[in-house]
Amino acid sequence: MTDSSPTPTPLDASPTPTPLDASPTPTPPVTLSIAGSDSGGGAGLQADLRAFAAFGCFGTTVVTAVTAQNTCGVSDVHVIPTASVERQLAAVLDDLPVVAVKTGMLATTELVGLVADAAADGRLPQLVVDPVLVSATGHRLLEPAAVAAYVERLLPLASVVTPNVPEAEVLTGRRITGLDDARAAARDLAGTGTRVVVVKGGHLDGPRAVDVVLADGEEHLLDAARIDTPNVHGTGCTFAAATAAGLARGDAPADAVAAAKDYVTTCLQRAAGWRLGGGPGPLDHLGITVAG
Ligand SMILES: Nc1ncnc2c1ncn2[C@@H]1O[C@H](COP(=O)(O)OP(=O)(O)O)[C@@H](O)[C@H]1O
Ligand SMILES: Cc1ncc(COP(=O)(O)OP(=O)(O)O)c(N)n1
Repeated sequence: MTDSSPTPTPLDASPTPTPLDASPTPTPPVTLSIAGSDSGGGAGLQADLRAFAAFGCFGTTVVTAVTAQNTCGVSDVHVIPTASVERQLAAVLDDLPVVAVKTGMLATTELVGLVADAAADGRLPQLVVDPVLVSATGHRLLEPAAVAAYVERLLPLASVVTPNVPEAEVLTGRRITGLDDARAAARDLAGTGTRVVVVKGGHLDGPRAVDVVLADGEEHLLDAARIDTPNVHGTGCTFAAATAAGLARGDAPADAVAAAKDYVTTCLQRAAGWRLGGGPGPLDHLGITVAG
């Protein structure tokens, strides 16, 4: 008599998990994000900390604003009092050896001025400025009067500035519909004194996502296939934080922005099939380690 019952499936056929590695590691470089909190976790400080970690950096934070936000929109913004932001900054900088800084949502003219003062005093090394003006869902994240403070006070002190197309339009007063306009805007912004300008092309049309980089007068492009995905919430924060992390671990600026582009492209690809929230979902930053 033969046994016709099916071979029983083992309950868990996955490979034996790797044991956690507890061997000591070298002290990591310290990065700082001066930015807003996104309660939905996709952008702002939450994205920045994950990007810092992927590059092996120890992330610290100065919270400028608390947003009530999810993938569908922003329903409230609470700007942190300037004195508290100032004390957070002092608490971090007085104790920890910060080697690169990223700014995101700064919300008000007063906070842009506070950050510019700290930069002018030489307290914010390798400063990457992501001039966050409006969320992808259309909510203003910077008061209109603060745009002039960015141009006049903060951009001249930045190592890298990373506007998207709508931000570059506001900062330069130029209409940007294609790469030539983006190139011209990058030249305008370099005129403020920023060493490296990246005009990101996520908002332009076409099968490629192309960013224009102007680094110490030399222009080049960061070019990747455009990923067909609704999940693009936090791409700008991720790109700028990854750039700061690259600088922190010793990359030259041109290498830092190239590594940031590869990283954000990978995060977008991995999350392309995610279904998180009813609006543009977040990227997949999870479990990625970017080799140095
Ligand atoms: N659908 C996409 N596919 C591939 N890359 C993208 C896509 N959308 C944005 N990017 C890239 O993500 C980075 C952030 O760009 P962008 O979306 O323009 O910034 P922001 O989030 O500030 O609006 C850039 O490198 C851009 O080229
Ligand atoms: C708190 C907070 N900071 C920044 C943003 C904007 O994020 P960003 O990655 O520039 O772009 P979108 O995801 O809005 O396209 C935010 N939404 N919240």
